Amino acid sequence: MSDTEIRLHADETELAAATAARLITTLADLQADGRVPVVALTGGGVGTEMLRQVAQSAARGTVDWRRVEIFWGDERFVPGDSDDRNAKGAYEALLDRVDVDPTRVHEMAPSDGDFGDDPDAAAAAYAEIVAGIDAFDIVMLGMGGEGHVASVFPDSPAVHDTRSVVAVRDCPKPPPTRISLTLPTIRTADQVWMIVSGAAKAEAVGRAVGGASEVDVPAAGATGRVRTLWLLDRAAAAELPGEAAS
Ligand SMILES: O=C1O[C@H](COP(=O)(O)O)[C@@H](O)[C@H](O)[C@H]1O
Repeated sequence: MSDTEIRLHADETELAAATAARLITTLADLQADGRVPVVALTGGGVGTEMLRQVAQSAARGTVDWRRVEIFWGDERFVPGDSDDRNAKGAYEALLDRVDVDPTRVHEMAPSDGDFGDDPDAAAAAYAEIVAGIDAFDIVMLGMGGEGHVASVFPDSPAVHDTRSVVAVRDCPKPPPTRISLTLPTIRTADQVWMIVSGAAKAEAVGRAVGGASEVDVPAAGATGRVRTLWLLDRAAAAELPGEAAS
């Protein structure tokens, strides 16, 4: 497990812009090494704003978007055209604006898709796709105010699940049915980027970085093999434990 690194930014706008620049640079560097980067996107406010900033960046052309494998950390199990879909937000923010290879964009199934209203079958199908990759280069994650990452909520069945991808029911945050990578899968990534803004997240950030159990604060268990980066704005960083805040 990697050490936790923290990068502070003044506010959400700066956090999104800096993370967009970091993503572009990291993807371009991996491609320069002859790799096809494998990345998992996050939904959520700042995660989607970050994708918007990638689309607006003058440097976006340094990435060959046709040579990027794109996954999601979690998805809401709702109809494909629902505004609740993380993928819909990602398409609007970035994927409709760059030249991606549709065969390399791996959406989790919607509730009106190939698996009908069966989230377990949709999760199992996604697990097969994930099994076909060597490793995620980057898993990007947002975090809820209670410490959830992807759709792994505190003290929920998913936080104890060792399968790679699971259906999640009865989520405390709507919509209630979702599909999610599990923590063991997230931990196979080379890099995990926790992208978090706002005062409402400060307590959970402090607990996660301070060593809470992943059952209580799932974000505490979201670590990368090579790098675990907490990308924060000042408000979200307000309750970091002493040594991490410096
Ligand atoms: O439900 C979800 O919430 C988190 C965090 O979202 P935010 O809007 O509070 O930043 C997100 O990371 C996750 O992908 C999403 O499904």
